Amino acid sequence: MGRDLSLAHGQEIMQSGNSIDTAAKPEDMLLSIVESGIEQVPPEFIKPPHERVSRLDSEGPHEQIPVIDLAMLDDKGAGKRQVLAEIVRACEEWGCFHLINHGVPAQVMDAAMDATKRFFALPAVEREKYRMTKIGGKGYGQAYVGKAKDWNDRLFLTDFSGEEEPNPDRGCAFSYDLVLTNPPGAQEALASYGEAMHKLVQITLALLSEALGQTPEFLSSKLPSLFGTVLTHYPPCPQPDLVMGLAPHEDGGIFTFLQQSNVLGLEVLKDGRWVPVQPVAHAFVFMVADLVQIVSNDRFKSVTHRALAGPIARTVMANFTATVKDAVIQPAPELCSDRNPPAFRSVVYKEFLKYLGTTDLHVHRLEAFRLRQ
Ligand SMILES: O=C(O)CCC(=O)C(=O)O
Ligand SMILES: [Fe+2]
Repeated sequence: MGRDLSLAHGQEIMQSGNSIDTAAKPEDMLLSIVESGIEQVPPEFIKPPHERVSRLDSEGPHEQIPVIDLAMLDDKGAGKRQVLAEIVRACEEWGCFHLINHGVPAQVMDAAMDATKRFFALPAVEREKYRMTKIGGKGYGQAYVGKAKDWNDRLFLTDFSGEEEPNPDRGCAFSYDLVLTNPPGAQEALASYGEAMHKLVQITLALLSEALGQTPEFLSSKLPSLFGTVLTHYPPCPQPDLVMGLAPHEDGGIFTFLQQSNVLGLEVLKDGRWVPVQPVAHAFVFMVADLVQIVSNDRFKSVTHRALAGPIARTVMANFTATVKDAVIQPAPELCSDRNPPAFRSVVYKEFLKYLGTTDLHVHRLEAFRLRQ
């Protein structure tokens, strides 16, 4: 690659482990290929055998990821202590959990998901009007991992190019930069969703801080938050065993909230085994990302995850929280001691993103920053 990576490109790479080909022709977009009526997967999507997964691998009884219920927070005493203890356990053991009663209204979630599905159901010529024109920019594009393409198309609602300065009036650079005039009502639905998600992000930053035994402002004072949303559509695949919806990776930001349609596909790695995440209506899948693993001094784990393709279309709204390019990322001194020395070296976020964007690795990329004792 070798090109200079801006925050946004790096951020996209960091978020999903992918880069974007802005030069793809309309007929190259996966949805257009699928809509042309294929019975076989085109060669550019076929993964080498060692990167393929059979759905059968994931069959059988599985533990489910933990569920955390924010309704318990109403009780400021025992209820809150229990929520914090559950967050600690989930973030240490899994790096992820389902969050329920999180305050984002069900109808807001449904309207946003409906808008997302309606976008991907637009005629190709309408989708093309939103084509991404620069790396890391907003718009309609494809994700790539390694040599073979992943089986998805994506719509970036947020500009991750780093060329736009955070706008404090909109709350830590929260902005949906893409203006969707089609499908009708999508813009309004996604704007309401973004506002509600932004509130949830602030609540979560405070809860994670307290779960780490610190003040509610702890994480936001170390890492100014930037929030953005990417819509991902995995079209039905005629040969799912040959492809990957989204190759294994960890997200490179602070944390991620996923809202998924009611179709299996997301899997998380736990103790060396892939665990399918059964969709839970109106829950978010919360995932710890790399920066929390570093700041927590290796206590909370950035979860490795992947998405399988399947015979049924699947749609996911990924809400990423990252930070500003000049933020210094390091284990918090408050969380280090002589007996628990810093596990990672300090790095400026833009340098971290540059590394994520240039390494061939997609998993365990944090290891490059680990200090060996
Ligand atoms: O499809 C999913 O559930 C995972 C999406 C994801 O991991 C990402 O966009 O970074
Ligand atoms: Fe991800």
